[in-house]
Amino acid sequence: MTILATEGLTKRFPRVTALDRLTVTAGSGVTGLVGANGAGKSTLIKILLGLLPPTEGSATVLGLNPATQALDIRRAVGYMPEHDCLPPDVSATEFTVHMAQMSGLPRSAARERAADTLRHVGLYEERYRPIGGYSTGMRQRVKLAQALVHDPQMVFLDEPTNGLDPQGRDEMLALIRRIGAEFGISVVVTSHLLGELERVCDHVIVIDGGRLLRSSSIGEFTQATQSITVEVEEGQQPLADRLTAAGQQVTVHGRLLTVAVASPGTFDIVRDAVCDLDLCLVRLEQGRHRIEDVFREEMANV
Ligand SMILES: Nc1ncnc2c1ncn2[C@@H]1O[C@H](COP(=O)(O)OP(=O)(O)OP(=O)(O)O)[C@@H](O)[C@H]1O
Repeated sequence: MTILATEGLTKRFPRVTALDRLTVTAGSGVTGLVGANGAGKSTLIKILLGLLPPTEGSATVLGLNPATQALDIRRAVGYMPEHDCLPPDVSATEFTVHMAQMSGLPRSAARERAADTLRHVGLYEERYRPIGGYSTGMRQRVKLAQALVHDPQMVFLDEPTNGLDPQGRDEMLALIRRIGAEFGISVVVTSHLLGELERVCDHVIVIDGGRLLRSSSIGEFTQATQSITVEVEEGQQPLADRLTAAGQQVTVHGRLLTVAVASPGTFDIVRDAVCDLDLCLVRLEQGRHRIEDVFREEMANV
């Protein structure tokens, strides 16, 4: 199911073209929107929510037109903005209940939904304290809760891991995965950190300078390469020499050897060489592209 589609979408500000004839589609699941700062990610989300008009082109979100059906879109979609926009002097509970009521829920249902949602995002006793005293991680959770409280079909999460420490990032990424997998809510999540998206997304859209660089499933990004990575505790050079003598193409990088897969027999040749030399094998795995490497290669070709 297509959850969003754009066709020649362009947004020109007086000094900069934030989106440049962007044509892209995304389906259900978790979609990562990647690009450096200023690539146009937030502008795209704002246009899709009907908060900004495009200069040219068109878009749909859940089959709705942001230019004419923005209210319907906002009813069906949750939005976690990038920048902090929380009132400091109310509690997470009060704020989330208020946001649920703004989305049309009656007060009692809003209270119930807010309690459930705050629990899902991992805010417990703290939810009764004023937001002003919260850590960055807690504030991000409140922003996420208000995006989910009206039970949307999809959510836009703009840089949800911004400002978080490594543990906070891991927890936020796990939450995003759960939103997509357990709650069945489609997610569009932006980040300038590719490694993060690799862990949670089904599909990745890469934009740069407002233009589409690539849109593909995570599997296509990280598909297996034709190489094997071999890690041995010591004896890398003798192993490399033995494999080279056996006609394999080998490169040594410190403790690791990369062996090009010339035929299905390459794995057996590596295994036998390690055994013959009586080496301690730590790892033998098929190489995979890392999304960051793909991105770097594509940037170099632009
Ligand atoms: N209201 C505005 N007026 C003028 N220029 C703008 C406006 N909003 C965004 N821009 C410019 O458009 C470009 C894209 O900005 P956008 O915020 O969409 O990027 P981004 O990919 O979300 O990056 P970031 O993560 O830094 O916000 C930038 O050059 C930005 O300065």
